[in-house]
Amino acid sequence: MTTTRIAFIGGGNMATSLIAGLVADGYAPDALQVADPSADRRRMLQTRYGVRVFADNRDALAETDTLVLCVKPQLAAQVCAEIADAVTARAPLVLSIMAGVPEQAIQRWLGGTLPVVRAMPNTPAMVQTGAIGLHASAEVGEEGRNRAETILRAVGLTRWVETEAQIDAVTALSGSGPAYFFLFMEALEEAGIALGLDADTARLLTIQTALGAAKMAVESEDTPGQLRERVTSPGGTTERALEHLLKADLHALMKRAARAAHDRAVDLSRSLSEQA
Ligand SMILES: NC(=O)C1=CN([C@@H]2O[C@H](COP(=O)(O)OP(=O)(O)OC[C@H]3O[C@@H](n4cnc5c(N)ncnc54)[C@H](O)[C@@H]3O)[C@@H](O)[C@H]2O)C=CC1
Ligand SMILES: O=C(O)[C@@H]1CCC=N1
Repeated sequence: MTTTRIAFIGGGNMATSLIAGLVADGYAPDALQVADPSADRRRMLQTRYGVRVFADNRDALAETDTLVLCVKPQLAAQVCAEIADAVTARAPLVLSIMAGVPEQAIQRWLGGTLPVVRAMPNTPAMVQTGAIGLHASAEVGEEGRNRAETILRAVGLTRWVETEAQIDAVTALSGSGPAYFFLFMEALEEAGIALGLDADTARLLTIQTALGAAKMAVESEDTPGQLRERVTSPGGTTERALEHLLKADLHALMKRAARAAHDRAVDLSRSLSEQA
């Protein structure tokens, strides 16, 4: 792997996942420069991964050609304005993982039409099993796309989308998606307890079932629908359970839920882009 210097602005959970993935993939730790105001965070990052750490965001930009924005969206305008001069001088590739912050707003705050890649990861990135949607602004060339993809691939599966608006759909699907599956697990676990299993057994069997189903879906050539049909013996137990879920119109419910997440992502993008 090439080792161009990468600057992370914000060294929280998501940045730490990326750093852990890159280091595990063989990226040289001293080519990773991380800025975070928290001394505890800096100490942890330096001790655990051997990366260079900085209290001042501008210092982390020294000699980098890739900038990864990993602060909370509400801080985006302030942080971009703070580093704008240093960024303009270096003209790096800007990779933003901030939810709901539009590419144009980032360019405006940084003071130039820099190449910006927007990524929407999800929390399984913390266990290197993320699902990550990517979109590149018009200024990003082939090399920039490859560089962004290499960084994100360290924490999961990457997929480019055609339009920036589709990032809102990715947010609703895979960005928020882990929560949908966790909720389903909570519900199944409770159902097991209601049927007389102890809490530990219900949780363990639920989680392993989710893992097994996901593994089958990943490894099989069949669609999830075909895999479901295979579990469902005619006249058997699964059929009885699925009748209830289908009668409650799970598909329509999921569409409404994802639409609500999507619309919220659009609203958040609008209000964030009006900042500063
Ligand atoms: N958690 C999730 O499911 C997803 C999160 N994201 C995005 O990832 C980004 C980071 O999220 P997390 O890592 O979960 O948050 P986090 O709260 O763990 O990390 C944010 C870090 O920024 C640091 N920070 C605060 N002020 C700063 C400043 N002025 N300059 C530099 N660093 C500063 C904090 O000390 C903290 O370590 C957010 O923009 C979020 O929208 C994107 C997709 C999914
Ligand atoms: O709930 C949220 O707003 C963020 C974006 C995707 C996952 N978490």
